[in-house]
Amino acid sequence: MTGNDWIGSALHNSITCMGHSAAVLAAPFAQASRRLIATLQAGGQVLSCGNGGSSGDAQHLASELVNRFETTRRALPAIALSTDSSVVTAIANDACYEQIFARQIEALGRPGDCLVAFSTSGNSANVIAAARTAQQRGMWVLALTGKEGGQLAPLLRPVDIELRVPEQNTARIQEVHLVLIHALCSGVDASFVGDAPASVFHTGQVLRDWDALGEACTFRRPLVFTNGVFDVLHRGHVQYLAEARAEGACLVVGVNSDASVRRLGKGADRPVNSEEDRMAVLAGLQAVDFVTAFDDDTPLKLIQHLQPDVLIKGGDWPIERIVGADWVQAGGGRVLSIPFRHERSTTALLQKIRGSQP
Ligand SMILES: O=C(CO)[C@@H](O)[C@H](O)[C@H](O)[C@H](O)COP(=O)(O)O
Ligand SMILES: [Zn+2]
Repeated sequence: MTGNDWIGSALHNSITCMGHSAAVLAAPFAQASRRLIATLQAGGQVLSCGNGGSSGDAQHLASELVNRFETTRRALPAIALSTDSSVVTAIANDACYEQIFARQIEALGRPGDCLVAFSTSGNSANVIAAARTAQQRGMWVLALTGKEGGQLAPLLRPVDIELRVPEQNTARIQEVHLVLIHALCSGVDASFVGDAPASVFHTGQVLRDWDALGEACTFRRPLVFTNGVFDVLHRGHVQYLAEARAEGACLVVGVNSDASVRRLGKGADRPVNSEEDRMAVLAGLQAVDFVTAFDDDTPLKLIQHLQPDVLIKGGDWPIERIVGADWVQAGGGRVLSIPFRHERSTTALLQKIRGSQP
């Protein structure tokens, strides 16, 4: 073959592979793009890894997230785990090569983050170890693979996503991976253009629409749920919510609507603060990811809708009295009653305020 034949055949094969991939990957790609954007919007970071050419792909993705792709927008947090030669050689030398990515994920990965794992065969031991560690840390995995998906594919949970190029040749698979990287970055650019610079403070989001909330939480597992009135927020609440958040990757707080509070019979003047205000204050706490409202007497329907992995109430609630406890436990979830470290009561606080009035 001449030089012309080589390039002609490589381009022809690449184009054919791109065509097959377009058909197979359209749906999972759309899902991956949505979820990657949601991860970044929620303050999550992207860790990426791969070997050889795939290490280059991992770096390519990280560079375009940190810097930009085609549009000017704020910097986004991404780290390619093959780039720090001191860290990589130390782990490979002192532990083993298989751990070079996993160890860094232990150090850097946070619940809700995304690991983008590149392996054309799906069989690189260090990429597989990375995916396992990411899963243990409450991250979700976006696997870019090829061939039959190797040993990586069966490890993926429903919350993870695989973009498997329907091709056997490593180089062709990598060529499609590069197109996927660029397409993912286009979506990210479009979603963040005009966005305010990253705030150093994390704040939660008020989401009244339970379907939108469910969608936003799908990949943020383990999902922690708690509920209450939270009328006049005090130190006990803040500490309790921080401890609840530490039990998983995402904390949703369900707030009794004003009508629901009135039915609780806490007093004619309760709630003191409207549900809008109560939700806004909770969303301002670092521990809280999402706040929503429920109108029933109990949050059972909301719990059934969100299917949390961890259901939590304050220590004044014994587990057997926690609404939805049976339901969460039956689905394999945990139910916790967190003792208040700072005993404060909104009712007592209000009495004190009233008593001190001139
Ligand atoms: O770039 C290429 C081939 O095009 C090579 O460097 C290739 O990435 C290496 O052989 C990798 O070790 C292959 O790993 P994987 O894709 O099977 O996980
Ligand atoms: Zn290559």
